[in-house]
Amino acid sequence: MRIEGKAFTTIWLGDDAASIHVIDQTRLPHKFEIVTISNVAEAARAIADMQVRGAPLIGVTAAYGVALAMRADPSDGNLDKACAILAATRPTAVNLKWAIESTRRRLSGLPPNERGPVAYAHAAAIADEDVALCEAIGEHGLALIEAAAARKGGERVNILTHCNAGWLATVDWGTATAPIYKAHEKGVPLHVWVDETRPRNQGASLTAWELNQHGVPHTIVIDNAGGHLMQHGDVDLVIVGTDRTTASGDVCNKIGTYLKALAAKDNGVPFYVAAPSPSIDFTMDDGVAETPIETRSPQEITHITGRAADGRIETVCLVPLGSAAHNPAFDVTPARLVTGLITERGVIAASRDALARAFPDRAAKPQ
Ligand SMILES: CSC[C@H]1O[C@H](OP(=O)(O)O)[C@H](O)[C@@H]1O
Repeated sequence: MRIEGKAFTTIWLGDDAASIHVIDQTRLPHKFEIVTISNVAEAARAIADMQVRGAPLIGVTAAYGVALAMRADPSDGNLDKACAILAATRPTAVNLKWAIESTRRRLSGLPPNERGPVAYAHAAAIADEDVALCEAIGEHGLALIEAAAARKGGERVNILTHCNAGWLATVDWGTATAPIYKAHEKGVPLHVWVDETRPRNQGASLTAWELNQHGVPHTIVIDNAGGHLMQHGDVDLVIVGTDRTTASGDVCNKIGTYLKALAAKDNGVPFYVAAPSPSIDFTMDDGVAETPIETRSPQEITHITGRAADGRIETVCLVPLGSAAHNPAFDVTPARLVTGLITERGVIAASRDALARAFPDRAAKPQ
């Protein structure tokens, strides 16, 4: 995507063709800072601290993290160690596990001295595939937005999204935002309700920043406003991302997504999930019972970081000292609440049969 006219993806190789550069998403929207990652420990820290975040992007970052490790020491022991370090960073997005295991399978049969260059090429291939998958999701989702516009006779389409499933969460385009960017570029009149997405405010800080960069009309709302907006006909469709969609169509996404899906169902608002196939876990069935839900630090709830009037970035405490806080980072929306999955192979029902038909190659041999 473009930032002030300059083309950007969220991850790229350093001039030394070894280190990697990423955008530090913990500094947005107030500072645009680039971080250089030079070893697997730094890659793991960037994922754990959410300098890079979003299911597809943490997968790509982990793949490059393995490449950095192989450049330093391509032994079997270091390959196992690097994969373990990266896999331990965040448990929920299946893209992370998929990218690490895909990279391990690609490297383990090679002589150690060949692993470095192959690891970088494999990480780049995962990154390139992500761009293509997200753009395809954009095309398939565009048709949904155009159909909504046709129903509204040219009035603007109001789309609600939760968290950031934008180009910042992927290598480019985003998943939930790809249809929005495609429709905006095509001149389809639209407006986006941006859930702030407490506690880390990925919506208010990241999605709003992205949409501002691209001139997409949008309004930030508190997470609890979505049901009210839907009750009053102010939402034409919901498009969110996913961190792990199960073989039966259950969708794990940022905490609060489930509540949006319930409100959408109650108000007859179409609820779509942008789901690139690396985020589909064909080894899992019951998302509510089986998905590992990351619990993050209570400090993400009790404290907030922002820009003071004098421009300083500061963190302040929001709650009484001594109060406990519980911070589950994701929830699971049962398939019955999902209108459709926008995949790179088309818009399909959130069901086992539809997923198996769309991805026979994956459903046949769950990895
Ligand atoms: C394109 S998938 C993005 C997905 O990942 C986000 O989680 P986090 O910000 O914690 O990495 C959120 O669930 C998004 O929908």
